[in-house]
Amino acid sequence: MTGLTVPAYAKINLTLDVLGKREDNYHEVSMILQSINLRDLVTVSRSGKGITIDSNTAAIPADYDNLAYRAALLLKERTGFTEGIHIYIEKNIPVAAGLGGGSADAAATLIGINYLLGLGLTPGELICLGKQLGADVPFCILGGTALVEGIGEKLTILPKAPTLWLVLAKPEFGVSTAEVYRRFDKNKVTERPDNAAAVEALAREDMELLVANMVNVLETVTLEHYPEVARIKDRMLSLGAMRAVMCGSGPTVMGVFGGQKEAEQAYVLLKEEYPEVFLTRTR
Ligand SMILES: C[C@](O)(CO)[C@H](O)COP(=O)(O)OP(=O)(O)OC[C@H]1O[C@@H](n2ccc(N)nc2=O)[C@H](O)[C@@H]1O
Ligand SMILES: Nc1ncnc2c1ncn2[C@@H]1O[C@H](COP(=O)(O)OP(=O)(O)OP(=O)(O)O)[C@@H](O)[C@H]1O
Repeated sequence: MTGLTVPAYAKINLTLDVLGKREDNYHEVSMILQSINLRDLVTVSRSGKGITIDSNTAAIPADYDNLAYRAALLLKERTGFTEGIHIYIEKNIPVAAGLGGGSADAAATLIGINYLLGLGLTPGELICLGKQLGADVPFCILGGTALVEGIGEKLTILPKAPTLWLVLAKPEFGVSTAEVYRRFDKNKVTERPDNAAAVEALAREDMELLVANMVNVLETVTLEHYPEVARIKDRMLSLGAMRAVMCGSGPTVMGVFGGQKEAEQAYVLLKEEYPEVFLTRTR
């Protein structure tokens, strides 16, 4: 069995702004996405007939409902490959956390099978397929630092962000992205990110300006319905974070720390307080 293992990196939102709602109920966004070192490992191998999938956890589906399975099926439909494929996911990214775990697995599956079977799709063609699977999948194929617009399909590669030491803390519950967008009310937004300033900060490698512009407007929804998320933000700041911002639609909060040592100290304390806590950095 020939196998290929592809890292599937989680993403954070350095910024997230919602510009409006479309006819199909999707929202136009403008956000800066960033890959971080926290990752799943997706192994694709030639095996048996058709497509099969499993993982090291019962927390994600082992059938068509898994976004990685759907990615493989879409690629099969697009290219007509006939080989049997098995997908194995080593899950490390928390589920329904706002970190794009399912999207990262789907992206890694597209990249892995394309390479394993020599299908010859270009990165641009993979991004087009990714778009059909979910709004965060195109970025997960690209990785790095990018301005993401439209509903998630318009990508602009940005200068690599400076290394940011992060502590991520997720409460026990998960959050539905669809529900957060459904409840979003632009009239409740009091602070919006200045994406132009954040892009400028990246170009100038100005960490302070970048950190000052980290804002996520979806906090207006999630913090109202889950006060625990606001408490985690406060706790991060009390532990010395320069900034504490919710990831995607939540409920994970990231604390941005001045350096590795400061982040490690906060991580040790938060580990005692929340079920899922990670020390990581931008990549
Ligand atoms: C919150 C973010 O993670 C920020 O990066 C993304 O905007 C969401 O990306 P995602 O989870 O990959 O989104 P999808 O799986 O495509 O969509 C889940 C649901 O979120 C809502 N949705 C998603 C993206 C978007 N731009 N507008 C939306 O309104 C839709 O109701 C959709 O049914
Ligand atoms: N490979 C996968 N990994 C994680 N969740 C998956 C996967 N496939 C399907 N799912 C389902 O998708 C839902 C959302 O999971 P995911 O971890 O991707 O959320 P998320 O990080 O909040 O996503 P996003 O940040 O893109 O909105 C879960 O309820 C889960 O059952």
